[in-house]
Amino acid sequence: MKSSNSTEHLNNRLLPSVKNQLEFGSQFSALFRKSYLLQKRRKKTNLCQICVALAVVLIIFSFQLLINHYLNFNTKPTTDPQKFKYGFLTDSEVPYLDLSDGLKFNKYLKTVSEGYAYEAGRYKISDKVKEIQYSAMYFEEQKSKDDIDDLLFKSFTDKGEGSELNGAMIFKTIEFGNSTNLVKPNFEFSIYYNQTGYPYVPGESLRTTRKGATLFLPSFVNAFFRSSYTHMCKSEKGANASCNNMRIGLKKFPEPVQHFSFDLISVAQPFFYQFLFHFMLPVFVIGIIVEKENKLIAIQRMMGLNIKVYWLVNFIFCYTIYLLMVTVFYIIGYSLKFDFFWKNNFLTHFLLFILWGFNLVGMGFLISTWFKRIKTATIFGYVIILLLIFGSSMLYSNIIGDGGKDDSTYISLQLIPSCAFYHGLQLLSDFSGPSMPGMKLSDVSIQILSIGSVYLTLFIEAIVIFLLFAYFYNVLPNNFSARKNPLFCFRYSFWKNQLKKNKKTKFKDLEHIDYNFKDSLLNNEALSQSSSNNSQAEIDINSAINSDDVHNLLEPNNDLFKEMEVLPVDIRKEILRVQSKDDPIAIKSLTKIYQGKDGNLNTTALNKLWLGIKKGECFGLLGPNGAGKTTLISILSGLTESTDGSAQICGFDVKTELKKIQANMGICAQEDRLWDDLTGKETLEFYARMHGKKKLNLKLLVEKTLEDFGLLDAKNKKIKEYSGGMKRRISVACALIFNPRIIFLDEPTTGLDPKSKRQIWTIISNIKLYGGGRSIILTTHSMEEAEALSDRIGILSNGILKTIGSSEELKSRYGKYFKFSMSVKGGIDREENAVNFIKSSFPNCEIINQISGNYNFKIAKQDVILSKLFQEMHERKDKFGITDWGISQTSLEEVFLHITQGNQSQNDEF
Ligand SMILES: Nc1ncnc2c1ncn2[C@@H]1O[C@H](COP(=O)(O)OP(=O)(O)OP(=O)(O)O)[C@@H](O)[C@H]1O
Repeated sequence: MKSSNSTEHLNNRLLPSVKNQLEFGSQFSALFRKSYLLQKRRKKTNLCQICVALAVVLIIFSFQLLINHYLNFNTKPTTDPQKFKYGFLTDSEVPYLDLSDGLKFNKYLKTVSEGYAYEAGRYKISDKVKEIQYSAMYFEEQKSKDDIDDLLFKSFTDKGEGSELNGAMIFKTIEFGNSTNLVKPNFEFSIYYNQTGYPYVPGESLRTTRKGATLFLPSFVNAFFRSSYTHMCKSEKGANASCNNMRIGLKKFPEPVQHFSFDLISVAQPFFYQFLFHFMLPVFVIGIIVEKENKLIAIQRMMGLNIKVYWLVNFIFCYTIYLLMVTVFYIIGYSLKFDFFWKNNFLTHFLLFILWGFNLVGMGFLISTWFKRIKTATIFGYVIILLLIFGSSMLYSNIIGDGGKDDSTYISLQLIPSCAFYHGLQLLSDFSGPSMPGMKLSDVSIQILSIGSVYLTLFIEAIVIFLLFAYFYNVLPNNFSARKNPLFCFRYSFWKNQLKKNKKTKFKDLEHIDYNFKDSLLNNEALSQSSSNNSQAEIDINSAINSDDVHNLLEPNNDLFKEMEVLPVDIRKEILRVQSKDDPIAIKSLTKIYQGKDGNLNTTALNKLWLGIKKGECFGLLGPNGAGKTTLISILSGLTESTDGSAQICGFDVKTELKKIQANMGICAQEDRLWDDLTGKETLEFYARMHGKKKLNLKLLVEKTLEDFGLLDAKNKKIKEYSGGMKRRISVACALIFNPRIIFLDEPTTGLDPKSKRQIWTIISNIKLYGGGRSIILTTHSMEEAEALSDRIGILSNGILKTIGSSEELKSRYGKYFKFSMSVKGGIDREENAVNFIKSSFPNCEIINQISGNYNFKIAKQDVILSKLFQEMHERKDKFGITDWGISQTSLEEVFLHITQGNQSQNDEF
């Protein structure tokens, strides 16, 4: 038990001095902080998500490096290339060449005797290889080997992008005679070829040029071989010379650093980026499903959370994580100097990623409406992203990439957001490819297949996705709100209500509505007044109810009149009471039938239940497992929809007007619904903040509550580190911290040790005493608890209210007998004598049970004069060997067992 000092604190806390407000700002702030804390605690997961961006970009980059390495491209300038082929050619090795034009080697002939001569003429080898006309190089003067290398090296542009030359020839006569004394000539050709593959060919695109260059090289070399050979062997002066001595060498051009010739980055980046920007989808889906499966959304909803604020905060967090990943992606992309980032205008790609983010988060929300379980959602999430990634890129390459398709094919493909996104990536990638200038803002247009059309498509699709999400959220079953008819949005009434809501239900208005209840139930000043009025009304109704015929209060032709005939008197009275009074909680003929699935029969969880919970009353709802207690609380808190009947809380229908009172409802569900990664203090702060408590007020309130529930020492421990009992206590504390007017406690003390149990009892008792008329529904399996806390008790069985009344009433109503117990020692004879003695004293008594000398009797109350019994037992117990004896009232447990065993009827009392 608590000290009087702390009880005083508690009492102060429980006085409803602050009105509960469910304003947009409070809810937003509470949810935002909670989500922020949870995200902060999920450092590892978040880091992994963000690192994926890093990994993907680095993977492409590494692949590019590998490719470069294996293709053996230069990384250093080659200023003095080595010959890699050198040797003598025989006639048979020199291919045939029909040189109708002939080759003009006259120039070299002038100087051959002097040693070296170089020539690379403007040859026209054949029509097929016209490029040579532009690309051969001619050296007029004698040059040293180094000079030639230098000259060729300089023929490359400053950027090293390529030389206009395709080749050069160095011609050397090693030995040569004069006209009178013919000496066998020896010739040496060194042919330089340009393998960088970037000859400038006007009018041709770069790719074609590259391909052309690859094809071109052998022709060029071949042409040089043959022309040189033909000339030397058939020239005037060398007519008799043997050509066996001619040597031909091949050399690469001296060249600057080689640039990538296979640009994997520009080819593969759309696919990799597509992968990266889909990767977060399952993460978003799982995040929502975790809250859904653990019924965390449900408990927040029950305590007044505006679901629109919930989705808004969720959106902000999902989108922020997405933006973080985009930022990392940009940093790496810019640092590694990817053309995609450097060449394209920043806005052109940034806009694409921004719009895609909306689609991605929207898809996450949409998919989350289809699942209830984390496992299925995870599997489906990954399957769907694989389909979207591979499907969109394949469709793109086969349909858009091929070109030539009509507009309708293109438009239908864009109906898949991933295809539109992929198309955008591909356009930006093409614009930033080698030799391309990058996309400028002036390139953005709305024409079909242009980047502008991609932006527009993604924008429209984001809106459609969010609308679809809203639709599925409303019509698919979930565990936190009642589902709507699939055609709800096509009904006039729906739009009419929406318009009304938009006009009226601003968050501030709720406060106004709450405090203008029919009978000012939540208004403390009016409470005492209303209470005295009610007392008078109660006397009136009670006298009517206590009259001989309770049916007098109903019309005989009323349906209820007929139904009531078979009901026990206490239930009939309760029905009449509910009908005639405005209880804060009024349940009228409430029925809930769960549809049987997989061949199972339907379950009637509640069957025409009538019940009223009075102001300031703690109502104990008892019943065996499956009696319908939780179902009742679920209906009252708006989690489940009833099949028939109605229920009002403070005059508002729970089916249609629950939002108006949720700010004043505190619920402790049967299972603990808590965030494992929040601390106890943060959990309480969340609920208090959601209900408008701020700053110092909030701090003090939380501290006090933690103290009241014995959790002060564990306030900074995470919930996952709490014991079962601690979790239960914090669950109850969450339901009470914001001083709700209506409180539902579903088995609040299950699993608690006796001390903690008593602590919670004290708190509930204090709410009753000082809570200013708060009404509590308490379900429990503990008779002791029900007796200790409940003003009235109702026993439910198979969805039917079997009996109702105070614990004393129930015991006296169903307990017309005393239970007499005795223990006898000394053998069978003595036991027989003792039993005969009791039977002679109470001729109508019955033995309930007997076990090895211990006997229990049932004795009608009117047969017992307690003083006489005590005196007789005192005098004669020793004579009959009675070592111990006692007499007791019927317990509530016995009443409960009796009623729920199904043998209860109006006159069947024990
Ligand atoms: N979602 C559901 N779908 C189908 N049947 C359900 C569902 N929830 C409850 N029921 C059924 O409704 C009946 C009442 O269940 P409920 O959970 O309300 O009982 P309870 O009195 O709270 O039981 P306990 O004391 O064990 O918590 C049971 O037969 C149960 O099987």
